[in-house]
Amino acid sequence: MSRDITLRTEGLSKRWGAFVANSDVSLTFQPGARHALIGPNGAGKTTFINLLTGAFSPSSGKVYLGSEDITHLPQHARVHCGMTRTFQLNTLFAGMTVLESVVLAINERRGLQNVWWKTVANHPEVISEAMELLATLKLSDQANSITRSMAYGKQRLVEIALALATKPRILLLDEPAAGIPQAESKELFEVLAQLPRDVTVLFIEHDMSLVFRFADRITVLVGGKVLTEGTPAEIAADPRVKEVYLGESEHD
Ligand SMILES: Nc1ncnc2c1ncn2[C@@H]1O[C@H](COP(=O)(O)OP(=O)(O)OP(=O)(O)O)[C@@H](O)[C@H]1O
Repeated sequence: MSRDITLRTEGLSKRWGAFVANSDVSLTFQPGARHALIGPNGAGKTTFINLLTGAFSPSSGKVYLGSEDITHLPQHARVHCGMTRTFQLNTLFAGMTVLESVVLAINERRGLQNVWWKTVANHPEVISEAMELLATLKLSDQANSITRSMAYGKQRLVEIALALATKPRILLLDEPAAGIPQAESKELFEVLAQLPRDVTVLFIEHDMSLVFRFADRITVLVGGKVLTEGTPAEIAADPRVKEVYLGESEHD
């Protein structure tokens, strides 16, 4: 099966009572894109990601993965279809080494959940896949580190490794650089920039310098609606976007 799959929404809306968090959002995410979702606080970005993953069900509208209508698929089924978001390292993973965590995630994907270290030696391909993934994320040197003891930026990379272990075609990142020092967030995005192009990346990010360095497509959400979408150059030149960001961290 081709890994090139287009994620698309059609008239997606989410209301809580009279409050409209997403209103008629129709977007297409092209295969291989590095697509940023930006907008002021409360614009509805996280709500949109939650509608994509199935954490929220829409009040109206559709979500398509390729030609398949996935609007009502549960979250785990969307992961099987190739759409994954990152989750914070939970207490289980936090006490494990990086390699153990990634092996566990790969085993989960392969339906080998009950295989653990005593028998994992019988599946050397799992270890080599894990080591390959760690190399992609520049984590090879940390393979035997306990995730909890690592710098926050590195922990974020482990979370991304766990998401990649599901072999997604679309990776959703909600503010991957939030809460980590600036030097580490730059490094994190440098690693993300080197991910294989067969993975589409949709990400929310407030730091405009990271957005403009990394994204090849940008959508601006304001008040739950799409204000505009375009290339970084188009967005940077759009006076409506400048107006929205006036008083916020402006990209110049
Ligand atoms: N479960 C919910 N019930 C009611 N209102 C909600 C719920 N989740 C989010 N909202 C509201 O929807 C609006 C959009 O929130 P959302 O988190 O999607 O915005 P955002 O663009 O991601 O903001 P930020 O950049 O600050 O993270 C906010 O006003 C928020 O309070």
